[in-house]
Amino acid sequence: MRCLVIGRSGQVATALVERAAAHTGPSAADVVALGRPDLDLCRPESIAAAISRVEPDVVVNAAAYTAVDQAESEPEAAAALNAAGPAALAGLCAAADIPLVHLSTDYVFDGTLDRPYREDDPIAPASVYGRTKAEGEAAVMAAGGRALVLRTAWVYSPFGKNFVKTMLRLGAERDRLRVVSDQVGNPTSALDIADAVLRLAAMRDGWGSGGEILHLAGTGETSWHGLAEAIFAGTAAPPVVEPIPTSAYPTPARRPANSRLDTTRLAERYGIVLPPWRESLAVTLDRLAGAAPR
Ligand SMILES: NC(=O)C1=CN([C@@H]2O[C@H](COP(=O)(O)OP(=O)(O)OC[C@H]3O[C@@H](n4cnc5c(N)ncnc54)[C@H](OP(=O)(O)O)[C@@H]3O)[C@@H](O)[C@H]2O)C=CC1
Ligand SMILES: Cc1cn([C@H]2C[C@H](O)[C@@H](COP(=O)(O)OP(=O)(O)O[C@H]3O[C@@H](C)C(=O)[C@@H](O)[C@H]3O)O2)c(=O)[nH]c1=O
Ligand SMILES: [Mg+2]
Repeated sequence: MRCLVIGRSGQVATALVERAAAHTGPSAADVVALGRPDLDLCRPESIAAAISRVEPDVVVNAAAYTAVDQAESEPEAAAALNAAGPAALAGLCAAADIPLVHLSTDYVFDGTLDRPYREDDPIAPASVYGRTKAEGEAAVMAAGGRALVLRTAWVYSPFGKNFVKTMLRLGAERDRLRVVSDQVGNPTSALDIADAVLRLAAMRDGWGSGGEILHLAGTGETSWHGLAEAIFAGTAAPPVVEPIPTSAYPTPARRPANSRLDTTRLAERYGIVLPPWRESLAVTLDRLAGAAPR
């Protein structure tokens, strides 16, 4: 299959390019990943031109405004990329009957529920990022074409910017880190997301006729503090990682206390379950350390 990925240098886009090379059989894919200046999600004519040129069997939108705190002071830029861009893209895909995979986030929820969130739980974003992503989801669902909206969470990888790389950098600079322990979620490797997206794309004839929301996240849960401890476990001279409450780490954007996603629907409908988060974390840590896989 030919797969057009919107976004080029981001974590999921980079992982899709890399993982496609390893797939054989139905999920084997020629991936064309396009970003600015060739394809700008905020310029619908550049999307239309790319679709005509690539003639994809499936489109994956891996571009987004992901700077959660910065979005609070740049709501228009966040909305253009997370809501208006996906709306235009979904409209073009629906008109051409091209199946679309769109990525969304746990931050569409406010985190007050006492169990993992299911796909049909009410959304209530607490941040500009979450609100604009929620608008993007709604636009994709409303466009009427075949689409999967994949809500994922806490994405890290060897690529781009993410919490794992931030911790490794800070841990090398300081002997003590303070990390919130009262926000829990499911750390998810972009490499695992890429594998799942390719398998789902291969199953596109079995999607419903309209849009479908699915939760896609690593198996098992932890807090940001738990994730930080796992990052430094087994390293030489690890920093002290002090657990702190959210109130001791003020940020412009509010983040959900409970970010956990229930991934039962993805398992039942498509047979996809991501690895335990510690296993996938080890893969990325090994790569970042330049070490052989353990
Ligand atoms: N990161 C996370 O923790 C999570 C991410 N998600 C979602 O997963 C998806 C992928 O996230 P991730 O890979 O981490 O994101 P990144 O921030 O790593 O990458 C975002 C990509 O969007 C591109 N981009 C920005 N503006 C435009 C534009 N106008 N036109 C085209 N491309 C543009 C960026 O390009 P450039 O490099 O040129 O700026 C970059 O390649 C997003 O939908 C995100 O909301 C969901 C949950 C968690
Ligand atoms: C760097 C740092 C962060 N923190 C806290 C802040 C925050 O509550 C939490 C995570 O910080 P980050 O800024 O990396 O995380 P954040 O940017 O909020 O990550 C989110 O990104 C978007 C795109 C998503 O869609 C979400 O699923 C989620 O992955 O850790 C500490 O407690 N100590 C620290 O030293
Ligand atoms: Mg961030």
